[in-house]
Amino acid sequence: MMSMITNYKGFNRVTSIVKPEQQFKALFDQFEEGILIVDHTGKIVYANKKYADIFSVNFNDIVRKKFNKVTHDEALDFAFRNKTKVLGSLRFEQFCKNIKVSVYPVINENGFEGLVALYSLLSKERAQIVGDSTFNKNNSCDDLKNNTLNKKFDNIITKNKDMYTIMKSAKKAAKVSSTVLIRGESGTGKELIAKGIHNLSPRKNKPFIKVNCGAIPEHLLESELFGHEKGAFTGAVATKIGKFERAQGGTLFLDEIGDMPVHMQVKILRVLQEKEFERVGGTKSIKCDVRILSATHKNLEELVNQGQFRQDLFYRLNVISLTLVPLRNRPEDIPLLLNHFINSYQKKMDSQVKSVSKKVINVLQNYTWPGNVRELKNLMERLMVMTESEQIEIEDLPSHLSKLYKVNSISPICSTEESFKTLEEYEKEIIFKALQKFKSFNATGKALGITHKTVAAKARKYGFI
Ligand SMILES: Nc1ncnc2c1ncn2[C@@H]1O[C@H](COP(=O)(O)OP(=O)(O)OP(=O)(O)O)[C@@H](O)[C@H]1O
Repeated sequence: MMSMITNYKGFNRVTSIVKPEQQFKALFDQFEEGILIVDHTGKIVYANKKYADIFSVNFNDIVRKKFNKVTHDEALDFAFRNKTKVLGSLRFEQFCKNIKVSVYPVINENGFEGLVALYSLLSKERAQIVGDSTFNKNNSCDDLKNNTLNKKFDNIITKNKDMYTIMKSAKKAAKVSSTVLIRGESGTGKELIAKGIHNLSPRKNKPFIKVNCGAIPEHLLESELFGHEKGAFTGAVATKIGKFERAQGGTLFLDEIGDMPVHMQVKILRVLQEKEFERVGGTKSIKCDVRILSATHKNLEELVNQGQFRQDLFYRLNVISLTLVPLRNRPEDIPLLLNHFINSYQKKMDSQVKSVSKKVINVLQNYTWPGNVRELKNLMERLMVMTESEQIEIEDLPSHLSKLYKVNSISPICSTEESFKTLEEYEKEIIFKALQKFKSFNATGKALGITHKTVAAKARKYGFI
């Protein structure tokens, strides 16, 4: 079969993969194995019927897309990056599917032309490494689920069961116009979910407008949201269209809604109830058809109890509630995210880095990630620039992480003999050490990938100031 593929005229950079589907279909749909063919740029050229069955995907949803965008297939990824053969097995615990994987690079006189991957179901007992032991991964079944799920939430990389459930709910929420309150710590992907909901909704061709309620000075917020008429106040030299009007027919994403001043909460409530508003200084009511999504890392119930957030608005915004999982509670996502960030930064910058050592993965999987995925993303950007070798090692990590490894040389944060501390205790330790080293909230925030406000809040919480 390999020679048929190598000789196939589609594997030629000029005509590369021009409508080869029909020809491949005739050839490969009768095979017992799942077959996936990828070209030299990483785009999927063909997946046969069996592949679609095994991974519950639809051919049309993945064809001509980069394989690493629509699958989390680490064998394929390894083979593509190293242009090498990979023989191994993948185990998908929840579906109890054990899959034998064989990935072959197609190399001819033009050089690397792509990959052909074969997949066959193994019985449970046989789910051991097969072939040349280049690769063996125990993947969660969620990888499979995500093959179908992520086609709608393309940018959200996860194989965590709870995140998967959240994304399923988000998919349902997308079909209706109810308000959605997206909760979760800073950097967990609330905005990504909001955009995913919009992109899946019937409003997807209309605007998605974001307002960061915490970042706009209080005296400007009303005019930002509702616009103003010329001459409404000193400096209003022209009529201004606000965010509500700009989002007409689409979605308005109120980020950091917990920071919305109380007097503005009343106005938001009115738009939600009456579906109309006036520009500042205006008398004409403007009808508005806008779907409201909001997000917060704050505990709104607590703010309601303290009188800082209106209960009626809370109920209005919270018709559907989604709470994202902090990164520290989904360590299984770390290797996937590392892979994702290496791939995406490699496209943007000239970096040597191709992989991350197991020890580093171990450290990262045990770190508390106060800044969540944003912190990991920033760390990877820095490492991709600074690291001169192909693999990121412990020595390449910033000191607040490498120290964690040195303190416990077996396992980064606690050895198997030690009892575990609570996550809060680890967080306290890390914030304390970072503050000692970096002295200011700003520098500490930068090093940890969180805002100076978060550092200050945590420092206060743990009694450091
Ligand atoms: N699951 C994920 N897969 C890939 N990238 C992610 C994921 N989650 C978050 N990110 C990335 O991390 C960064 C932070 O995500 P996002 O802005 O959506 O978080 P957030 O919860 O809205 O943060 P904040 O509360 O600070 O506004 C973004 O660059 C986003 O692309």
